[in-house]
Amino acid sequence: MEANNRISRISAHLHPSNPQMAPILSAAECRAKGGAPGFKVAILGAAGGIGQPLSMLMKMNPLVSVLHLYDVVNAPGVTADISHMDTGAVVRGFLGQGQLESALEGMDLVIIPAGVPRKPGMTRDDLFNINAGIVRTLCQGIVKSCPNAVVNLISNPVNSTVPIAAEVFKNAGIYDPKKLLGVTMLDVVRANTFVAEVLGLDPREVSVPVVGGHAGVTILPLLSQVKPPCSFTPEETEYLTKRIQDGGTEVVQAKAGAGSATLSMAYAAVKFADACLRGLRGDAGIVECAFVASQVTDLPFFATKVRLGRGGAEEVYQLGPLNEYERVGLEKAKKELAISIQKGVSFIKK
Ligand SMILES: NC(=O)C1=CN([C@@H]2O[C@H](COP(=O)(O)OP(=O)(O)OC[C@H]3O[C@@H](n4cnc5c(N)ncnc54)[C@H](O)[C@@H]3O)[C@@H](O)[C@H]2O)C=CC1
Ligand SMILES: O=C([O-])CC(=O)C(=O)O
Repeated sequence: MEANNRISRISAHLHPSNPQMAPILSAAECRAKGGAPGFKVAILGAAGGIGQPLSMLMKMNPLVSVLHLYDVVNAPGVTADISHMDTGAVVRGFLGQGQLESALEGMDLVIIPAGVPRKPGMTRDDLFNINAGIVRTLCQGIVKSCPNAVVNLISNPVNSTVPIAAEVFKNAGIYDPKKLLGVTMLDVVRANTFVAEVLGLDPREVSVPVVGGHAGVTILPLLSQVKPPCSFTPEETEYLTKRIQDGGTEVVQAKAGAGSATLSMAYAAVKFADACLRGLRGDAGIVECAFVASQVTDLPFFATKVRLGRGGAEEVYQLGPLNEYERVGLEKAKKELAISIQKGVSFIKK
């Protein structure tokens, strides 16, 4: 009888910040002690093609104690679904802009896969007009609710959305360049896979630095720095460089209008977010590639290896020795990157 009463009390309870959401226990009625150690993570765009598998994988991450899922559509369904997984993180859903600030309150890490994806024939830059405004709005929410959070920005065009986020944070006086990271991990994941295929190795044994940015020729794999050390013929170098640069387009074309990479991106995003969380925890020697504020070239943002720590990207590594093929690629990458970065900055400054 008492158990039945408890169940009906629980069922009558809706999420405090969203009466449409699935019922949850209020703190008073819940027997759990709460406050489990771990990090608070928000995913903005959680109901999307990337957002859903990303939310599922983050729910499986033992470093996460609280997982906030925010979207402008379908957040209640995704939240109800994922909240039934018997892993540690407490999941809460937030629907629509009115709940953005609650979704972000007190977060340690914010992952942003919100925005429209490409269709065949489009470049990532063709997404700018829609996604620039979305990223600006979401970053304004971060300013209000979690100005110290580490931000993992996935929304394309990353080469412009990261500068947009930086300008929003600068205008609000909260910009910490170490805490804003454009996610280029999928380029590294693809590079590891394609290089392993050519070499006949297990991709888990291969590590390829990919620098520059996240679009076409701005994606510059450094095949001369592959680990384990190896060499490539000019034909292999040409094939691998192009395949890595066009990896996103390969998926867009194969999906034939149904979007771009979502599953491999969710995998890459979780790999990167996990590295950020281990850095925040104080683990030593966490190094990944990301698109960050940088003095490695004459551009204000550039993707290179960074060391992740308690403060975010605590150290930005130099490019290391490049061969002639890579030096030519670097010049091409910088030319295009400069335009994309400026476009992002101007969007906020205009
Ligand atoms: N950095 C990278 O390596 C990659 C980036 N991307 C980019 O990620 C973005 C998302 O891709 P998909 O998940 O496939 O797209 P999708 O369309 O499946 O999902 C996007 C989600 O964002 C939500 N959304 C739209 N406006 C929003 C707002 N104002 N606030 C919160 N959520 C909002 C939508 O409701 C939707 O659920 C695209 O811009 C895509 O180009 C995709 C793959 C790789
Ligand atoms: O190609 C796209 O539009 C999505 C993306 O960034 C990728 O898959 O690398």
